Amino acid sequence: MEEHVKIAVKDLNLYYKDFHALRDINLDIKANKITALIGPSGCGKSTFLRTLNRMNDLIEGVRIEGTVLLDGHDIYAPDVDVVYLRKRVGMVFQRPNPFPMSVYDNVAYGPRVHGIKNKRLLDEIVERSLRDAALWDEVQDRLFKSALGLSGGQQQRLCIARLLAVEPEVLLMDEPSSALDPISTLKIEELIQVLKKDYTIVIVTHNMQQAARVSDITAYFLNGELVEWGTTDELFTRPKDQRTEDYITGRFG
Ligand SMILES: Nc1ncnc2c1ncn2[C@@H]1O[C@H](COP(=O)(O)OP(=O)(O)OP(=O)(O)O)[C@@H](O)[C@H]1O
Repeated sequence: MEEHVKIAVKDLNLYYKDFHALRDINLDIKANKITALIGPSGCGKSTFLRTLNRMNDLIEGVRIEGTVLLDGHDIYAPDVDVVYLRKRVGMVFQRPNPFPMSVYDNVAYGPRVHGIKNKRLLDEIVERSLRDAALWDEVQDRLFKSALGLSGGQQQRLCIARLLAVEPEVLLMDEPSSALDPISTLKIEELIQVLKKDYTIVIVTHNMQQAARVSDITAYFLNGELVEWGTTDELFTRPKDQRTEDYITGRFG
């Protein structure tokens, strides 16, 4: 069966003022797969991730050339509704950033912004999202307490629940477990595996073992270039480019 390309990136270049941060990137992000972006610090992984839902628009002096097609439609076209785009392509950050409000209100926030007021429906969405983020059992008796009282790992799963509540199609994760302990990291990794049934996931990780454990496809970035991408298995066992080999064998980076 032909795999559906959810996001097709073609000849993408990005400049921070005069600094050329991404160079001629071409990458297909496949539906219902986990794509890991790896590479040494400063190579452009986060910058690239942010091009996929136009988060770089918020940074002054950024210029982008090339195309990013979501289901075949250019997300940089002038008529694109960026708020709707970011609902379809949601993002989780390095440090969990729950809002200073209750667990319930964190998850209900997005649906409310999108106009849902019915209490029963909101209850349903909150429960479903928390279940899907593997957090319900731990928070069901503290839904109306502050989210800031949760552990770091719980907060990160809450941030994932908050995303799921607006029914995104693509989840962008920028080192989602780098601030977490090993057990919380494992929970996030297990969760990501489950979520790929319903979502397309792109994850930035510093940690090569994590990329090897969780992803189907890995892309290796270096100095703003996409050196190589392919199935995770192939990239880690039979890299095509010497630079990839140097990195994964620890000779560099
Ligand atoms: N807002 C910005 N203005 C100017 N330069 C930036 C900005 N953000 C990132 N850069 C530069 O772009 C390059 C890529 O940065 P980016 O954060 O995307 O890399 P990264 O691979 O995600 O790094 P890390 O793993 O350390 O987070 C770096 O040289 C960085 O200094």
